[in-house]
Amino acid sequence: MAGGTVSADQVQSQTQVSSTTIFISLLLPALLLWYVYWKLSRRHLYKLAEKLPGPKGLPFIGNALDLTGTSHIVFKTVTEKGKEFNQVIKLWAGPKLLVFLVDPRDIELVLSSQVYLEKSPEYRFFEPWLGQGLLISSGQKWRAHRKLIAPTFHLNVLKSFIELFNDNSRLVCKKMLALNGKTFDCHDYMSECTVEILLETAMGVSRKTQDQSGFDYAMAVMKMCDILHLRHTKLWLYPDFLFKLSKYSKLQVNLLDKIHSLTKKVIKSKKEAFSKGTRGTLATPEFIKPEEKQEKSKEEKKAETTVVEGLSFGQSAGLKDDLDVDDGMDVGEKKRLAFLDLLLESAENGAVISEQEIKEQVDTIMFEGHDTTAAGSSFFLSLMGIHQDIQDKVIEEIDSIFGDSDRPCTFQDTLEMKYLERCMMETLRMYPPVPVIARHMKQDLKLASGDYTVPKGSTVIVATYKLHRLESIYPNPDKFDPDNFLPERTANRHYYAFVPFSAGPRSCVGRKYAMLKLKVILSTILRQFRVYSDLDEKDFRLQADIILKREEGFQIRLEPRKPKSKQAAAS
Ligand code: HEM
Repeated sequence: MAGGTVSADQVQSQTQVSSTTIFISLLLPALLLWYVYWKLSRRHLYKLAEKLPGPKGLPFIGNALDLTGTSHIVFKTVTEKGKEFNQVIKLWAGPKLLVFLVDPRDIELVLSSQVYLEKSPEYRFFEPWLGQGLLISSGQKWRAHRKLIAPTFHLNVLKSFIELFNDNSRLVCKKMLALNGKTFDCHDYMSECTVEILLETAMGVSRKTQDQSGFDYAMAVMKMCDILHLRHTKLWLYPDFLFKLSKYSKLQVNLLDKIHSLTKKVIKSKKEAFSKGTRGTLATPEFIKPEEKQEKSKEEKKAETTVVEGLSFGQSAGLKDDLDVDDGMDVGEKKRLAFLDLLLESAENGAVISEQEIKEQVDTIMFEGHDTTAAGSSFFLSLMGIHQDIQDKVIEEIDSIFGDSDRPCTFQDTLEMKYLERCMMETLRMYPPVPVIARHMKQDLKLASGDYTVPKGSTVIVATYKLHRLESIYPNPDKFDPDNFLPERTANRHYYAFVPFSAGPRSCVGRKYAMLKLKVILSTILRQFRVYSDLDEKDFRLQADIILKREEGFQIRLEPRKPKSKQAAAS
């Protein structure tokens, strides 16, 4: 077309320019309006947050820069910054308000409450993995499933697992013996062992029907935790659409494939056994070995009355929860089933739980049940290697229980392992495998420790690691001192000053399972070996990838040993 006439392309591009201009001129005010509304709707949050102590942050990103660097650096920065503050610390992770609590009186308000039961939004990153399993679900669903699952970890069920705990402990000792005194990372061994134990006990899948996927599973879980931790600490990985563009998204898909394939296999195998009529006889009290049914001994009765020692199972003195229901009940009164048996049986009876929900709960128990105990036992072995004098005392106690016999450990034996239990509690105090617990605040919370109110809409973080190292509660808090758990010392301590398993309605359902299993594994290892460590506690490079671990790995050395009586006989 010639002269002053306008081409169709020009008309089209002018139309496009003007529609883009209109769009932008509408979008900008809309965004501005939304921002003003958003700020106004958060006035209450800002007003209360203003009064909370915490390190200064930058505009918009707040304290997000403190969450950069490797896992170890993030852990170090946050714990160092925390030292400048006392009972409550505020951090801004971009627009998110995080309030760390360290005073047991405040922690009690959160953990014992029926109001603050909802997990913080950060737990949603677990969803592709654990779905709406017990760890992250809330409301009616959580309540119903908790009620169903908690009794499957009842003491009577646990007693029937002792033989399997023994078998697996002996197996891991055999593998460790083959290392011939070489330095190795005991976490790898503890992870594999705890996965195998879970499969055989809570899941009731016989070793004969398994393949060697336990180790691969544990390693995949470890890498998944790295990814989740990255999402918790790196703001740019928060939104799903940005995460999906990152290299971690593809890695996550591959890892979940491995993880879920094991849990699917477990359910399939258990269902096949069910259809052939093999049901959960394992956990019924009738099958508890005759020696466990004996009249309670004097020692056992004594252990039941001293709450912290013997039967405390990692709980503070005086704290009771749904896991303590009926503990005094005599064996044989009530039929109880192990975890997966009960879930499948409930589903068959058309009640409370769907197939998908069973899968989510299996994934949850497999994760919560192995990684925590693997970390706890690895810290314990490292500490034994470092504190030889304390190891001497543990060994003395074990030798006094077992003499030079190589018989398996019984439930009664575990009640007598009082010093070992104190060492385990002290390990969980100094190195709690779950170093923080987060809750979403649906209502304001007036704190007990001072004139502060945690606002609705914020995330409260129970800072277990810091709580357990408060000098006002534990004199010389950085010293490994099992006597911190002598009954006379715990008697006057606040119940919520020791919460490695959390406490209250959402406490750990596996607490008793974990303590019993750890006593059997650790005593079996220490009956056969002496532990050495070339590193000291000051060399620990802690990192909190969901579960507290050592960046450098848990390097120890084991040397075979004989009970003292056998040594004396030989000399
Ligand atoms: C030393 C070992 C363990 C430690 C230190 C530990 C610690 C914890 C903590 C602190 C919580 C609360 C987490 C939160 O609120 O975010 C928790 C919850 C949970 N734990 Fe454990 N745990 C251990 C072992 C186990 C075992 C062996 C199992 C199962 C076999 C288990 C199953 C669970 C489940 C299902 C929950 C969620 C409970 C709920 O929300 O109702 N844990 N654990």
